[in-house]
Amino acid sequence: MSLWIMNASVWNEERSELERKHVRIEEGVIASIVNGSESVDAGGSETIDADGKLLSPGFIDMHVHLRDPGFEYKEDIESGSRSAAKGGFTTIACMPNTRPVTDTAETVRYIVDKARDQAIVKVLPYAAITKSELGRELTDFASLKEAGAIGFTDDGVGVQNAQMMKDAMALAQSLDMPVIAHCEDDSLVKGAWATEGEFSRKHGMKGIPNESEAIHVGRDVLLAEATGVHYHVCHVSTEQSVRLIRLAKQVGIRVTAEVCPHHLLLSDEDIPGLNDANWKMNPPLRSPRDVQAVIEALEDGTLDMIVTDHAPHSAEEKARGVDLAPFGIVGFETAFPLLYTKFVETGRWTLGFLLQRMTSDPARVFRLNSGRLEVGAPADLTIVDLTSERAVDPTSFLSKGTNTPFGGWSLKGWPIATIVDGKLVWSE
Ligand SMILES: NC(=O)N[C@@H](CC(=O)O)C(=O)O
Ligand SMILES: [Zn+2]
Ligand SMILES: [Zn+2]
Repeated sequence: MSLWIMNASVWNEERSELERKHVRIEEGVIASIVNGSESVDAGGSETIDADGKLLSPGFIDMHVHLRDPGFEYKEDIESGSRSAAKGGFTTIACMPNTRPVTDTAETVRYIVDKARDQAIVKVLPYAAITKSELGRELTDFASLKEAGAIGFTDDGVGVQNAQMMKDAMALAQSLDMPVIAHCEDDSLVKGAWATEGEFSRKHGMKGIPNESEAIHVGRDVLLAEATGVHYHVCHVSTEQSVRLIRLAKQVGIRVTAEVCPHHLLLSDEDIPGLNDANWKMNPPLRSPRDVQAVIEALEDGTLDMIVTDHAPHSAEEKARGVDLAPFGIVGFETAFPLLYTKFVETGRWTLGFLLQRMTSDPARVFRLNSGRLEVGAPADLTIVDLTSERAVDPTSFLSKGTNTPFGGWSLKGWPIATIVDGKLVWSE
């Protein structure tokens, strides 16, 4: 059975403009793309009229927390996948800071199996670098890979011991697998939740210094050089990290990196006060100068991709107050509208640039077969309404988490339909 998506606006990178196309899908694969001026005979096949809306490769998010197993009250594989689909994502890679930590083949298989049965988007699991993410003993990389893990990371915490990280990289390299790092030196972060800067000074609080992130980036690019591994830096937030990644890339070290919407859009000076833990995330919101640095780094390719770091927590946990609440904000259902409205509508980026950083760039870095709208590619697609303006309403999220600092923001660029392997999995 074939499916036609008629009257879609598809981005043409060479001409830097949208073009009207009809797209035919057969057996979950893009079978043909014809000019919108041509009449097609869709007789007998299913059709979706995109009515001039944007048709993009489905978004790819290589850093998300689905909380399953163990923290299903925050999110689970099913709810997280529905939230992702509503945000236009068709492939998501989930972090191993679950309970138990995803540090055995059995837990990787649990995620793979549950995702196959219950997720409406593609779910790729990461496995932990160290057992229980405690930094003491490496996990069994070969069996985790065999079970379906796509990379190794202790996201949530930094690997504190350099020798442990070097051993992890050498082992990952021998298996042709990437190491993905949450960069944070615990000896420089003690009892703080906001960045060391304007906000922390104003409130007489201890802050998290920029070096706590960059010191791991610096250490790890040297270890990546020594081991030859593909090393990927999580949620880059500081000017210093950017500088080190840029330098490492210049000398040919195999390093890639990601940045989150909130670090591109918000600084510590935007935090409204001490009453709302939805402004608490790790890394923290940094200075306006850091925000400019990560934007420029994304633009020049020092940072390769945008990820959400979707990190749902319960309302009760976030209500414990800024000191006690857990770090993290949800991301799926606001990412594209935020970036489209604040960077594309304003004329700073082309639509093509934003789409690349959310589709083909993550696909290239992690060697995925998706992320392109081409004949022969998997029909993982997103239809987006670029014109209707709507306010962010956390109560309407499909995620179990409503922890976002973006509630009430008026945005354009809302996904309206999501297609995975040629199947309509979500629509408004
Ligand atoms: N980003 C966050 O603030 N929190 C993440 C952990 C992480 O990504 O480091 C979480 O698991 O809640
Ligand atoms: Zn992290
Ligand atoms: Zn994370």
